[in-house]
Amino acid sequence: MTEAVYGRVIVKLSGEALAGSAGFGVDQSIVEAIAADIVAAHRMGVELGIVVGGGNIFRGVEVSGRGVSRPTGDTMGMLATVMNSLVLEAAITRNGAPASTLSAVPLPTVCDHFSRQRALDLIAGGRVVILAGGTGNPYFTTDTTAVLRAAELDCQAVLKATNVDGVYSADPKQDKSAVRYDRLSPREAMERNLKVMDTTAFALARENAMPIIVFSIREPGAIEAVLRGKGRATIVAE
Ligand SMILES: Nc1ncnc2c1ncn2[C@@H]1O[C@H](COP(=O)(O)OP(=O)(O)OP(=O)(O)O)[C@@H](O)[C@H]1O
Ligand SMILES: O=c1ccn([C@@H]2O[C@H](COP(=O)(O)O)[C@@H](O)[C@H]2O)c(=O)[nH]1
Repeated sequence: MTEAVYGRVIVKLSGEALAGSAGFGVDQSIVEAIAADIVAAHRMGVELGIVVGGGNIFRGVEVSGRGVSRPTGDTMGMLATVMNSLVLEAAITRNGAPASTLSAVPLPTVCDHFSRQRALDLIAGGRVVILAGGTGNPYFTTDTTAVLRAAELDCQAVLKATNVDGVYSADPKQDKSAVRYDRLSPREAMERNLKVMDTTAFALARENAMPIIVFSIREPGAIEAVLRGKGRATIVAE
């Protein structure tokens, strides 16, 4: 059996991907499939932190046009990531791996507050740690959160599990002639203004030499395949 390429990673899950064809909320069959994939990765002995987006519920920039300020809209977005995290925690536990949620937004009656040491202790205890509430600050995204947590928790890569099978020369959902990259640097991604992740996330990855692997979560077993160095993906690294 092939060994895992990485010993400790952050898996960044797209919130939008959890919604399935409904486009909003959570499709439970998709959550179960993703949880099974995460548990399979955990059984390989890989240490896992999970960051999930909130795009299936709220994105701050979208709701802020509808009568709330941008910081309030972003708070709604961060709370959306907490809801997705709790759904995932339950599904991962049900599928057989111990999981705990830490939130960067203090919610003491819901889950523990994020601290680096608490997260490291939980990982050392063999738990999958779900890092909810983004960075805890408005004007950021969960892609940036994923790279930030990967750097501070001594991870070797960010696995960006999304609804496209890699990074393209343009958004493949908008431009059918877009060309897919097997590999590119974060500098190239920024210079070409590729919107698969935000510039802050790419800049942080570049400064910290943190590889980002972009792949589709729609394929069953996709996380395990990437961890074995297989599967269809784009590697963003210098
Ligand atoms: N150059 C590009 N290459 C690949 N995908 C691109 C590109 N430009 C834009 N995209 C789009 O980026 C999106 C990434 O989506 P994803 O859902 O992972 O975003 P997110 O903001 O991290 O998560 P959430 O859905 O929770 O908001 C894809 O849906 C894809 O259509
Ligand atoms: O650090 C953060 C992370 C996220 N937000 C807000 O949450 C939503 C959902 O996150 P996505 O990465 O877009 O899925 C985001 O649009 C922001 O509004 C935040 O404010 N700070």
